[in-house]
Amino acid sequence: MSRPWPCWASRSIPACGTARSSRRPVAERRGGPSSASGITAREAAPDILLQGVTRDFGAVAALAPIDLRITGGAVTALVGPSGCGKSTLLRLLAGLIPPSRGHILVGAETPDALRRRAGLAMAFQDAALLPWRSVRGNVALGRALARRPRDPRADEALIGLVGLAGFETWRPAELSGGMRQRAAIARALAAAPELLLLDEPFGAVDELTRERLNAELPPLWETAGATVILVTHSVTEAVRLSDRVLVMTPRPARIAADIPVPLPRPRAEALAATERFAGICAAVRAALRSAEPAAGPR
Ligand SMILES: Nc1ncnc2c1ncn2[C@@H]1O[C@H](COP(=O)(O)OP(=O)(O)OP(=O)(O)O)[C@@H](O)[C@H]1O
Repeated sequence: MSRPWPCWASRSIPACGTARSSRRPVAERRGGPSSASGITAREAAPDILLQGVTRDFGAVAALAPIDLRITGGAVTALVGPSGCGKSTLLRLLAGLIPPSRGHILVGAETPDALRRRAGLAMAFQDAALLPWRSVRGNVALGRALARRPRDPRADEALIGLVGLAGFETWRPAELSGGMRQRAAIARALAAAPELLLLDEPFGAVDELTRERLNAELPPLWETAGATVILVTHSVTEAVRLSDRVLVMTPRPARIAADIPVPLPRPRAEALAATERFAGICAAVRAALRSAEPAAGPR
C-alpha cells in the first residue's frame, strides 16, 4: 500500500508541557515490541491531562469529575453505556465545548488552542461534511484547513483506503450514511493531526469495510505517532484497535476501569481468535457489567 502521509511521517513535533514521558519511541510507549521499522518516524504527541473535569448540560450532569492522563501517541478507546457521556468527553477533548469545571491540557496547550492551530482532527457520527463539496473536495479541505500542502495523490490514496474510489466527485447528499462517515474519516486523516478523535468511526460501515479499516488504518496513525482517542460500542473493536480501554459508568460518567491492551501489532483479524484477545474482551465486558447500576427498584 502506498503511504498517503509522507510529509506527516517525517514531521517533528516539539515536546511540550507534560510530554516528558512521551519522548520515548511510539512502539515502546504503546507497550508493544519495537517493530522492525522502530516506529520512531517522529516524536510522539504529548500526553493529555484531565484534572477534575466535569460537564453539565443545565441540570444534567454528563461527566463526574474526571482525572486522567491519556498517553500521547497511543490509541485509547472509550466504551460505556449509551448516553453515558463518551461523546461529551470527546467534544471536550476537541475543544468544541468547555468543561464546566476542571482543566484539560494537551501538552501545554488547551484543546481549543490545539484545534485553532489545526493540530487535531475529528470524525464524528454526524459526519459534518461540506454539502457543496465533493468527496475529493472535502478531503482536500481537511488538508488545507490543517495548513498542509496540497497533495492530490495522497488524497486519492486516502479516498481509496476508505473504500470510496469511484465516488470522488460525489457530494455528501448523494452518499449513504456509511459512505459519508468514511469520507469524514478520510478528511480527518488528510489533516495528519497530532490528535485524532473518532466517534464511532465505523458505526455505519458494513462488516467487510469495517474489517479492512480495522486492519489498514492503525498502521497509518502508528507510524505517524498520532494520539488517537476513539469511542466505540464494540468491545472487540476497542480491543483490536487500542492500547488501552477506558470503561465509563452510566451518567454522570466516571472512569470505572482502565484496561491495558498489551497485544503485539500489527493486529490481524486472526488475533481476535486467540485466548489472550478473548481474555481482554472478557475483562472489558465484566467492567461494563459492574459499572451498570444494580437492577431493582429505585
Ligand atoms: N448539547 C447538549 N445539551 C443537553 N444535553 C446534552 C447535550 N449533549 C449531551 N447531552 C446529554 O449528556 C449525556 C451524555 O451524552 P453523550 O452524547 O456524551 O453520550 P454518549 O455516551 O456518547 O452516548 P451514545 O453512546 O448513545 O452516543 C446525555 O444524557 C445527553 O442527553
